Amino acid sequence: MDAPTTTRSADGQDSSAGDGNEPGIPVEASADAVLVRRTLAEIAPVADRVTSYFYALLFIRNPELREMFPVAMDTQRDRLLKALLTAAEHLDDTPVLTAYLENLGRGHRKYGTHSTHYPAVGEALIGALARYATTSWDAEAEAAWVRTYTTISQIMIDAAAEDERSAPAWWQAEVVSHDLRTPDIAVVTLRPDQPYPFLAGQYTTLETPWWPRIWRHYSFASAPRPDGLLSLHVKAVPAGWVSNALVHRARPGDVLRLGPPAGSMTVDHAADTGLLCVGGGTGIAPIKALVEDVAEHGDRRPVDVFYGARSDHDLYDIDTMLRLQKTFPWLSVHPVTEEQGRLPEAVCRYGSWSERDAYLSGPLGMVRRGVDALRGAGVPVERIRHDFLTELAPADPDQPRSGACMARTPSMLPSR
Ligand SMILES: NC(=O)C1=CN([C@@H]2O[C@H](COP(=O)(O)OP(=O)(O)OC[C@H]3O[C@@H](n4cnc5c(N)ncnc54)[C@H](O)[C@@H]3O)[C@@H](O)[C@H]2O)C=CC1
Repeated sequence: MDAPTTTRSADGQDSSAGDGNEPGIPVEASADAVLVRRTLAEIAPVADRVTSYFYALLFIRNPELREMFPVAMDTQRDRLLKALLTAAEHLDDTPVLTAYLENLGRGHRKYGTHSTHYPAVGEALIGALARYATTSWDAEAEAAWVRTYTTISQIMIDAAAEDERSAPAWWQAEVVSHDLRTPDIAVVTLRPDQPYPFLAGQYTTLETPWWPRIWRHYSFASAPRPDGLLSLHVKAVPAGWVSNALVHRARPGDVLRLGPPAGSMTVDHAADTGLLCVGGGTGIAPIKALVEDVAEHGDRRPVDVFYGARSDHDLYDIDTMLRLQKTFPWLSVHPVTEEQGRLPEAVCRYGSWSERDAYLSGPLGMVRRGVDALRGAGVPVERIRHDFLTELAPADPDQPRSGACMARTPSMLPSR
């Protein structure tokens, strides 16, 4: 792969790529990036067919790989391919791409992925692209894709090998308590079988015994605790296999599997900037973890939490948040129901937040509108944190989209 030259990141912000380019100065895309994007543009309208063909090639040529994927491929069959295409698209964004791929490589250990599997995937990828990018595919395009895939896979393989030295591929975690807060929201507390190192604001991937090889993302609802327990807030959504199992079926004693922690929505304790935290629905979970984290560090930074829900009844964790407010004089909690308007607008109506670090967590539409509203209100983009929500994220029935819920890919490109 040619040395990347573009410094524009996924959210349109310029960032230093560490290659001597000054942030803010637009530079030309590398030759490989141009060829790769040309292919991507051509296959975009037939993405579904490319996906089916990719997996058909992969499994026909390598039947032994089939058992690493879920039995029903309908919901996440395109997860792997989409992750690869996302990476290829951000080819010129070196630091962002590297962080994304390292995370992806570490995260793939729990699937049993081995370095020897990568060439098979690469061949299926090239085969599918060649079949559907008929206009733009030629020897030059193929060479660009081979270089790109080689770079992508090498970063993933190296990160997995490095991770193997210090962390298990997955953790087993026993359900120790299950608290049904509303008919469809449960707070699930887990005891991992060995220490699980993570930071407040991060999330994990989780597999239940009822849906093998189907993994879903959930944020931790508490900062790391001395007893090592982890807690998650889960909302059962229509057709969400994993979320329904966790809310309606899981009981103390059940054992789940967890992947490694991921996510960049963490607090920089070297700074003393105040925090503005916006949590919509179960998006309050990592916000609560961040508040606990600030408290544990003994910081006296002002923290404002806006907790949004459709109605009073949906503010299922408001008692906890108000208890925290009572304990910590630097914390202000503002519940916002839809009667009072939508969360992003309510936050901006309240005051100017340009001096704060902002954290957003919740449904896709809320996070998007929240970022826009805060930027419009003068909060510098580098102070806004959330887990990147990608258009390329696969449809995930446990986290429906269409503005109601967010779909995330593991530790996608952060907003700073
Ligand atoms: N780290 C993260 O970003 C986390 C994200 N989540 C996601 O949060 C979602 C929570 O879903 P629910 O509890 O059903 O929330 P919900 O749909 O009940 O909405 C919660 C709040 O967000 C606002 N909202 C929803 N859509 C909006 C839009 N398009 N524009 C502006 N405001 C909007 C609502 O007005 C309400 O105040 C899930 O999809 C879950 O995956 C959950 C935990 C962590």
